Amino acid sequence: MQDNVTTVDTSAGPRPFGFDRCYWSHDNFAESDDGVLIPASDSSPYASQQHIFEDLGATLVTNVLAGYNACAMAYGQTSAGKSYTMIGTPTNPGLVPRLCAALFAAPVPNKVQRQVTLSMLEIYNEQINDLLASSTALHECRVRQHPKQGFFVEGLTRVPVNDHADVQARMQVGTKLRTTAATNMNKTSSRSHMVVTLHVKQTQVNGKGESTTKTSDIHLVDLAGSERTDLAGTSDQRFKEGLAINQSLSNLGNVIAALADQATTIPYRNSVLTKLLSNALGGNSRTMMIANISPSPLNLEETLSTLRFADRAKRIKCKAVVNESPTDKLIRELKEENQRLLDMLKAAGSDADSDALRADKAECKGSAQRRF
Ligand SMILES: Nc1ncnc2c1ncn2[C@@H]1O[C@H](COP(=O)(O)OP(=O)(O)OP(=O)(O)O)[C@@H](O)[C@H]1O
Repeated sequence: MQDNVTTVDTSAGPRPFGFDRCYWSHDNFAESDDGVLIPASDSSPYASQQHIFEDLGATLVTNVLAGYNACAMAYGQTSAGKSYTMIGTPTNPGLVPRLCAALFAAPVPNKVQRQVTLSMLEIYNEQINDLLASSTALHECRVRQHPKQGFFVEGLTRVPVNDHADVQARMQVGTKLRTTAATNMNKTSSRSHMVVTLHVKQTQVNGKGESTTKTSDIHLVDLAGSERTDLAGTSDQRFKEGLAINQSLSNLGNVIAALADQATTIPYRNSVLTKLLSNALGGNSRTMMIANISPSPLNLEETLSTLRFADRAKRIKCKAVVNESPTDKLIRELKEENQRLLDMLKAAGSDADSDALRADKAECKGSAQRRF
């Protein structure tokens, strides 16, 4: 990895891939007394969790507070570091906990009310499980389509959260449920996709009691391992599971390719994952994709496939807009226009005043001079 280029040695020679950012976290790190992984020296290229957050996560928080939808997703083969990047460990927390901490630490402007709710789901075998509906059992939900708002999960639990500790406690319950369910079914949690969503609603009230509202969703997605599952000789359950992961990830690839090529039809409908991420991928969202790769030559094929996937994804251009209700937007624009006109009038008035003053003064001076 050199600056923003990742080069892979293949049998056909070095193959470079250029991205917005590239981070090295394989070696050259040291462990501080409290267990935090940090660069081993000033010249070390090691990207710590703090570094990744400052570079990538902080912008997401700014976007969300400005009223934009945002999404961060991690893609790559099992053990390449997706969960470490997104969730991390208690001593080295990843993007999600740092982002939550920054969101709640952000000052709330005067006369603004900010409400945050959390939802958490997993997609396993094309089925959606609500991870917050109960602490003991998975609750199955379905995707529906709203004529204006697009795809949504019907009946998905949204819990109000007041601070970072609230989010952590809820997510711990959800993660435990996901892991227990996975163990009971003899799978690992990396065989399902997990989507954590923070819904942020900000209401501003002016002196006359009128309010305007901005809403934004931030989706944080930890995808199932992207390696091709060898389906030969597997049990029924494994076969179905592998097929579902392959299907949803390859459909994610198809959606990304279609968006990158600006195709007229985008195959969102072909899997639950792409339905849920349709807005984040091709619609109104500022989206970031992290491709996690392994430096081992044993993983060469998977690494190349992940980099090719990311290479297609980087060509997508989303058009994000601030989410305000149309009436609120109109009222705000009219008020801004009104203020602009008032300012113009005031400026013109004071110019006219000072012109008149100058003329008065000149006349006084003239008459004074005449008197002497
Ligand atoms: N940047 C890093 N620095 C130090 N350790 C890391 C880093 N990235 C990953 N690891 C470690 O590598 C191992 C595998 O990472 P992780 O579980 O995040 O992979 P994954 O891609 O999420 O796998 P899966 O798809 O199976 O969930 C973990 O033990 C993790 O702590």
